[in-house]
Amino acid sequence: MDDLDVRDLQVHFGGVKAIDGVSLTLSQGEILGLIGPNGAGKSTLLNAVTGFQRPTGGMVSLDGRDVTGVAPQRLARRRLIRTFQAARLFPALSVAENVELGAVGVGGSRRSGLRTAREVLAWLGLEQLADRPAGAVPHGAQRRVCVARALAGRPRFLLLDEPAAGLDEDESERLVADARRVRDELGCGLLLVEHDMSVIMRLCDRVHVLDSGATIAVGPPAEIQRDEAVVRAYLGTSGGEVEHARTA
Ligand SMILES: Nc1ncnc2c1ncn2[C@@H]1O[C@H](COP(=O)(O)OP(=O)(O)OP(=O)(O)O)[C@@H](O)[C@H]1O
Repeated sequence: MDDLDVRDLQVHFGGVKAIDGVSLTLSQGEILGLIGPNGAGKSTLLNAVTGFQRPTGGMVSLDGRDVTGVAPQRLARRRLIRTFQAARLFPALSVAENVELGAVGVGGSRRSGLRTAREVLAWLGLEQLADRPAGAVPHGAQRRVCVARALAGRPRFLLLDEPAAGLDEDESERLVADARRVRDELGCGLLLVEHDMSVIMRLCDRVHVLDSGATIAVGPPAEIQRDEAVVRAYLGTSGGEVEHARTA
């Protein structure tokens, strides 16, 4: 019962069927990758699941309860929390204050929020950044602060939108290690929208592949890399990331 369940989800924009009948389940303690070529519908799916986009049809349920169309903040209080593609930090606030907002956003007091922020920053090994203005820390660290802010909300399900975008190799490696700890030590279910195939292949227990708003494959990373429909979908568009990951 402790899962996030998406059933026959549809999101249509006029005639554009951005999501057209997608079903998936994310369990606690699992890392699920969501991949697909540009325009496949990944962001739309993430937005629909987290209350940022009202679905045209289908259902999203959390622990067996229907939460379709429920507002993002209410979902966050039920411990379904997301991050965004671009780091959306308040640059003039300190790193700790930014992270504190993640705790206050799910109903914590400022006092307990600050305590939680410091705990989470220490857990991630970022305590030395706590008092610096968020805008003054490097891009890679800002991305980790976004994860820290999400963790301050004590998620049970954490949805990460392109967490490796703009990270160098060492930073991606750290992201992979952080995400594993979030799963293993916090028991969180993680859904990862990501273009970096090497991150997907190293990290995910299962991979869900979208193309043109529909599911074309679901399975463990090694199977997905060999899946003909997946390879075709990638080769047909932006040119073979899956093929590349297979040979890398
Ligand atoms: N607000 C909107 N209005 C109209 N069409 C939209 C809207 N948002 C997305 N779309 C369309 O829905 C389809 C899916 O877009 P989406 O951004 O979800 O894909 P994606 O897989 O996240 O792509 P990318 O990897 O490039 O971020 C695309 O055809 C896109 O043009």
